[in-house]
Amino acid sequence: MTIRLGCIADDFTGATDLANNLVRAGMRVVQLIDVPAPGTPGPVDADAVVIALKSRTTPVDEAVEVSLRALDWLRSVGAEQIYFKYCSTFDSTPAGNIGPVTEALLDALGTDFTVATPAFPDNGRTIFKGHLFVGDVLLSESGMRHHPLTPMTDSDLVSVLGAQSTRPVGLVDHTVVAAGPDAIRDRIGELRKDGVGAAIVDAVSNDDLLRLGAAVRDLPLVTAGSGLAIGLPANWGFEPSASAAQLPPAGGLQAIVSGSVSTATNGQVREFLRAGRPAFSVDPLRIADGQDVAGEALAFAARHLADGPVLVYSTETPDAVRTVQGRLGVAEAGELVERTLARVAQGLLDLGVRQLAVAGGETSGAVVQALGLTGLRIGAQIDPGVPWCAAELSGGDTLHITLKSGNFGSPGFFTDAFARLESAGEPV
Ligand SMILES: Nc1ncnc2c1ncn2[C@@H]1O[C@H](COP(=O)(O)OP(=O)(O)O)[C@@H](O)[C@H]1O
Ligand SMILES: O=C(O)[C@@H](O)C(=O)COP(=O)(O)O
Repeated sequence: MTIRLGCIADDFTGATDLANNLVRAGMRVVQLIDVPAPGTPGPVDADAVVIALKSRTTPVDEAVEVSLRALDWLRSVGAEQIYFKYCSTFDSTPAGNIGPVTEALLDALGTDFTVATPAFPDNGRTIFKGHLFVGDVLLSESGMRHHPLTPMTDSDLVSVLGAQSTRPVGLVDHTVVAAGPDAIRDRIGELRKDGVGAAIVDAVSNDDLLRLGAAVRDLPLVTAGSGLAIGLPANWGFEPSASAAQLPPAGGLQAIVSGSVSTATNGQVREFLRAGRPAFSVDPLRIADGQDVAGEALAFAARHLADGPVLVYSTETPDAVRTVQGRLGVAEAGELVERTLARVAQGLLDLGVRQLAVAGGETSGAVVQALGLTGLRIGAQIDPGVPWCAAELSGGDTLHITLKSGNFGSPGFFTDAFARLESAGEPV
């Protein structure tokens, strides 16, 4: 089996987002949680492997170290091209981790240039003149300016990536992208001559990403959100496939764990509450006070699970999150909530939940690690960027799990997702 594309994703929701786009473009994809031990053979029956890391907000040296380990393993199983996946809203701080990880991967691959494009038009992320738009507004005017860990206040990606890089950062602008793969390759040649290490690439449509995909077929490394994934599989002759991978039939109880504080998730929680569905609110200040909030959440869930999906959430408005962070510290509040929600997820499985939706990238990382999941099969798409996945539990049961990126999904996601699974849950 030849692994064509080896992918390193900086968070867990991002990994399933990328895997989803690769599957839809015709590749067979295996998603691994964390880096396999050296010498572990690659999966059979896979054209691409996505390694899900939790490196988006860790200290730079840790993110670089784990990304290089992922690279080593992907090369050991023969990956022909490497894809570094980050957020479609370019979530990072002035220290990194996008720039330092990109440069470390370039050095390790012995190459001097790569592209950088978080564009994902299917989810409203477009780039023009190097500026990232989220829907109709600039990144710096979107909800991302309030993100608890990586507030994004500059929409000019050349400047954002430049501040995180030691090499000059350039731009492949839309007139070049619109002119097609040859023009893009020519521009890359010029930038390379000027010593540019990475270039932001404009893209406002899927056609732009398809053109870019063809242009970068010979680059050892590409870096992007999940959008570029629609343009790469064709380089090896894969064709888009409408039928996402089939998963085993779903069973068991249904629950949602949400630690995302993104705008879209806030809307989804409001919609769930508005529909009168059972929901338990996790208060970080009560956790910090030493109260057994996870135990209370599980007791609540036990009373309601038989009636349909139960939501356990710490999702709050930016103001409320800032208040908590002011009292506990940003990282401390994040870790406290992640630990609690991970414990809740473990308890939900003990209560018989076998269909679990998790909202938020950091939260998903904490939950998936606590559940000890090692790999995910990618199934049908629920909303752009969000597929159902299946994982085998240690007892042999199948867990259906979806990892929803904070800003993805329609307002009814927390109920629609389960309906979508029922219709996808045909025997393999
Ligand atoms: N009420 C809250 N107060 C403070 N921090 C919170 C609260 N709820 C969640 N968090 C933390 O905010 C972070 C949210 O990140 P993530 O899970 O990636 O979702 P998103 O990026 O969509 O907001 C996590 O570290 C989470 O633990
Ligand atoms: O590219 C994207 O937007 C997503 O795949 C993603 O990474 C989102 O992360 P969270 O908002 O932290 O879930």
